[in-house]
Amino acid sequence: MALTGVRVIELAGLAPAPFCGMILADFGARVIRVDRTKVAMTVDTQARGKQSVALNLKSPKAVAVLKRLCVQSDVVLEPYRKGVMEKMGLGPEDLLKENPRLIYARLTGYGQSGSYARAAGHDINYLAMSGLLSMLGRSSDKPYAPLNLVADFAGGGLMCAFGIVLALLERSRSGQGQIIDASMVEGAAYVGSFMWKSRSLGLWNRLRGENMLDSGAPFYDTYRTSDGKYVAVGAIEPQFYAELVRGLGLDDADLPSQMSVSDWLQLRQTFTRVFATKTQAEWGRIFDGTDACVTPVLSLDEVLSHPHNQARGSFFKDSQGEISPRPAPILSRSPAEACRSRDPFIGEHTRAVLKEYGFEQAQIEQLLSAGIIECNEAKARL
Ligand SMILES: C[C@H](CCC[C@@H](C)[C@H]1CC[C@H]2[C@@H]3[C@H](O)C[C@@H]4C[C@H](O)CC[C@]4(C)[C@H]3C[C@H](O)[C@]12C)C(=O)SCCNC(=O)CCNC(=O)[C@H](O)C(C)(C)COP(=O)(O)OP(=O)(O)OC[C@H]1O[C@@H](n2cnc3c(N)ncnc32)[C@H](O)[C@@H]1OP(=O)(O)O
Repeated sequence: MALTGVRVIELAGLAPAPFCGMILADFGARVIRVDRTKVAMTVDTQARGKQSVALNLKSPKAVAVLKRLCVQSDVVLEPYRKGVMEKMGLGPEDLLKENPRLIYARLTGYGQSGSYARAAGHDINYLAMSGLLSMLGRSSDKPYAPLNLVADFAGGGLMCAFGIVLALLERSRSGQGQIIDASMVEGAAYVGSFMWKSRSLGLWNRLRGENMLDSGAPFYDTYRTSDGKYVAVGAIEPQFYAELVRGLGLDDADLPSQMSVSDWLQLRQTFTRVFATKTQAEWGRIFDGTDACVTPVLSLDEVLSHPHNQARGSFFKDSQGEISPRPAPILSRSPAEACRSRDPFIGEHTRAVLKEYGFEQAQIEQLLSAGIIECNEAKARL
């Protein structure tokens, strides 16, 4: 796999850093997640393919253990508020001094500088600060965040993984590590570059929810079908729009022009009425194989059995029977291989990892009996 041989220490976080670590693991990196001790269960649902080491970082001895793990690794991924790592003596300057090849990725909401750098926040705050949230929502309604997809995952976890891969690539030439300051505000905004760059096209001139791509246009929206399901319509170009109208059994001559914004309300009413006359599957039989850009709105459970997804193996079931998306994109020679076994228990790999990183058996036992580390291999064997 593309990242085979890359060793990553991931400090346990909430959502974006775990996703970043999972991407790296899917593409072959060895990802060791550092968990707290004395926690009943992890909140990391993106732990696929990772190992878990449990350390009580309130103890200086545990900090020393973590330092040893970090300086012998390729990447450190930390999701804490600015200053937390420095307070432990594990800031980038300290670690890069000992391992100049280290890539030190800092994944935060607001970045490492600026007046918000130390403030708490979540996806919705970062999205708001990126400018994008102001554009998301229905006409005459308040802004709505599209789950926590944009800042946490696209602008945060994915963008940070991209930064790590870039830094690894650069290191292969320079031999030097570096620090990555991944701000979710900036990552989200960057993902949304199109919104700024396309303003000159007039795409966003109208109020929120009244533009072509934000649910303002009747040919770019979802419609309810007679069985209570939905279809998505994205028939923008005139030739595709013509296929939509044909599939709906309408006559173009009876309809207002596609791009007549003042008629969009009337056109939407017509589409709503017609889509409500057939089931989602019936519309599928009409539109599949055409260029009308009409697709079913599938639920998370339905994706697995859709013939297109099935043909490509886009989703899979792991050993616990959970459906997951296959890692993307597909590399022809060295594709990702998502681990299918269960997620690690907290501390399941503490002993094995410490041994591998050069700790003696006696040292490990001392740390264990002092409550500085936690080992849970036994739980894994139950
Ligand atoms: C919208 C999303 C978040 C969604 C996540 C939800 C899915 C989950 C959020 C809460 C979960 C529920 C909850 O935990 C209660 C239940 C628990 C149960 O086990 C399961 C069910 C629950 C209901 C559970 C269910 C779900 O999992 C949840 C609902 C996001 O937007 S995520 C993005 C958040 N933002 C960032 O990541 C940006 C960067 N980070 C930060 O700004 C801050 O970290 C943050 C997130 C604001 C948190 O601040 P906090 O003050 O808590 O921490 P920090 O200042 O960063 O400092 C970390 C301290 O922790 C110490 N520490 C770290 N590791 C260890 C260790 N191994 N041992 C000991 N101590 C450790 C570290 O030293 C710091 O200590 P100090 O404060 O003393 O310096």
